[in-house]
Amino acid sequence: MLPAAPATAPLLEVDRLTLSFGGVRALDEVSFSVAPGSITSVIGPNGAGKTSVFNTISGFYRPGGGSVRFAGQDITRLAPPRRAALGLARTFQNIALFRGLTVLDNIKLGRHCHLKTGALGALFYSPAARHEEEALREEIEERIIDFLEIDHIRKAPVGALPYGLQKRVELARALAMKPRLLLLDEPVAGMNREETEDMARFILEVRREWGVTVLMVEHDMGMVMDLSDHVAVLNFGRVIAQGLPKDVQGNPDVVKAYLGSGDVAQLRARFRATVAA
Ligand SMILES: Nc1ncnc2c1ncn2[C@@H]1O[C@H](COP(=O)(O)OP(=O)(O)OP(=O)(O)O)[C@@H](O)[C@H]1O
Repeated sequence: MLPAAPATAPLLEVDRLTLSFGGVRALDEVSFSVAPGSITSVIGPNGAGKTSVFNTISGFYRPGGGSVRFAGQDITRLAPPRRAALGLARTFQNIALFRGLTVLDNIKLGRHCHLKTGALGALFYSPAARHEEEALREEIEERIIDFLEIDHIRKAPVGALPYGLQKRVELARALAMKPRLLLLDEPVAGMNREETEDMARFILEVRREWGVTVLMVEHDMGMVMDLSDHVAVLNFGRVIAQGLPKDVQGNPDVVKAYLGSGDVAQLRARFRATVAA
């Protein structure tokens, strides 16, 4: 058995990840880590490699080099369901829900990675133990529904819901996986101001009340800067800066990556205006 990791060890460590698509180097020795209990964001201009890094962490892409460690374990070669079973859950840029199923059924699907009641589970767990597990699961689902304020739509088919609510249901399903680390891929993309503020509040509460560590990719700079403890900035597949939001905002390389070349003082002023918008 592996020795227990010290309390201050990162929950996730991405170390020199490299990923290529034909001649395109989507990730070039990307390294950063996510502290337990933190909200960490990965930002960067279009095509910088953000989705590639998310897909590599969740196991949809196999890196050409480098490693991903989660809770002290090397998960670089694990299939996505095994990562999910370890406590890594994600949402997608384009909502990935079963549109014809109800909200509740979608949430129930989130728990599959932990259920012990499959064919093998039936061999090892008594009916009483399974019943107890089922009751506990339902309690967790009710807590999630209550927390995300979606009780009134629990029986509604997901496809009929407004976009902002669908995103919330996706978050509910990810929470049903009992994650230790939640990967949020553009959680407020396409949302109006009110929906964005609601989602920001839920993300903060997911961390505070549910003790879940969050790693997100997001284009909304205001939200990234308000919520994040740590920000890693990608450009052309490389980490060009990382640190506290205020330090990253003032970094000339970051400002140039977003706004092109020119006078850094002017660019910085424009970038700050983008963040404040
Ligand atoms: N499946 C793929 N096949 C070929 N090239 C790809 C593929 N996925 C990504 N790329 C390329 O890899 C690079 C990084 O893309 P990626 O989608 O990771 O960037 P991104 O930062 O998520 O962009 P965006 O903000 O536009 O979503 C880009 O040059 C992109 O064209």
